Amino acid sequence: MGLTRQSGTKEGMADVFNVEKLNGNEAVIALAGNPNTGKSTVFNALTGLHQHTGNWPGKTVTNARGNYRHRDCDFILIDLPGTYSLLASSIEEQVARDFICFGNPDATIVVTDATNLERNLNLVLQVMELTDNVIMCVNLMDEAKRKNIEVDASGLSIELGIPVVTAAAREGTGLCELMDCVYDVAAGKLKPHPKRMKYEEDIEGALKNIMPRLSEYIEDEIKARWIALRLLDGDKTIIDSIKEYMLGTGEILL
Ligand SMILES: Nc1nc2c(ncn2[C@@H]2O[C@H](COP(=O)(O)OP(=O)(O)OP(=O)(O)O)[C@@H](O)[C@H]2O)c(=O)[nH]1
Ligand SMILES: [Mg+2]
Repeated sequence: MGLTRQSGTKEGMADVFNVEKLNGNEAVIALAGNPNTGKSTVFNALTGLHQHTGNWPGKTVTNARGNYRHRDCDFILIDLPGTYSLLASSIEEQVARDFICFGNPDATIVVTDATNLERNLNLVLQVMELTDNVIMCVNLMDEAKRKNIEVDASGLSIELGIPVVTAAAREGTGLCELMDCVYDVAAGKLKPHPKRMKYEEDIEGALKNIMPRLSEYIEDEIKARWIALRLLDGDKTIIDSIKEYMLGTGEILL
């Protein structure tokens, strides 16, 4: 069942958190990434659904949800809108950010373009700042090969502290490895240890003041730190999201 809706309004987000589980045991996996990196192609290949794909950016305006089974486990896959960051300067960024932050997925795959890694890594680093369970999928490896671009996946994995899987989703390459990796992360058999930014002393000091005030609502220290950083940024949209998803004025169905 595709849940893509017309967006541009916040109502388009309603389905984002309606991830009703069929048997209660499914692992919820978010698919994030810059526009046009092949998220929907991965989504379609894994779920057998037909989320619209094409080669213009921004067409997955809200999200789509699908199911797949791998080994002995059921998964719910959420195809998030393409974004360059999680700083919520557009409704798409807010949808992606809110789902990763407040939707509590068991793992988040960041699909990246192997021919444009420098730009794509910006989002990877931001997702790594928000959650531990991140997997980087370096997609479009066929294009990279054509352009004589080599990707050192194990080097990247060591530098970032997260699993890195290479793929060419359109031709189906690397998807089994991706599903294996997602399985291992969701099952806790593979524990990513994302390397995180340490900020200047005054910012770290301010974070130490804000974080205890958030701990009443957020157990997860990583998320509390990330939300505190956004508050320091003066990001008003995070306050709306906190009200909506943490203080009971919104509902999260998981
Ligand atoms: N060559 C090549 N093309 C790919 C690959 N994966 C996806 N594509 C193509 O890239 C284009 C964009 O793919 P989508 O799956 O729509 O990308 P998306 O990330 O969902 O895009 P947005 O929803 O706009 O963010 C399509 O034309 C796909 O067929 C790949 O591994 N190799
Ligand atoms: Mg898409």
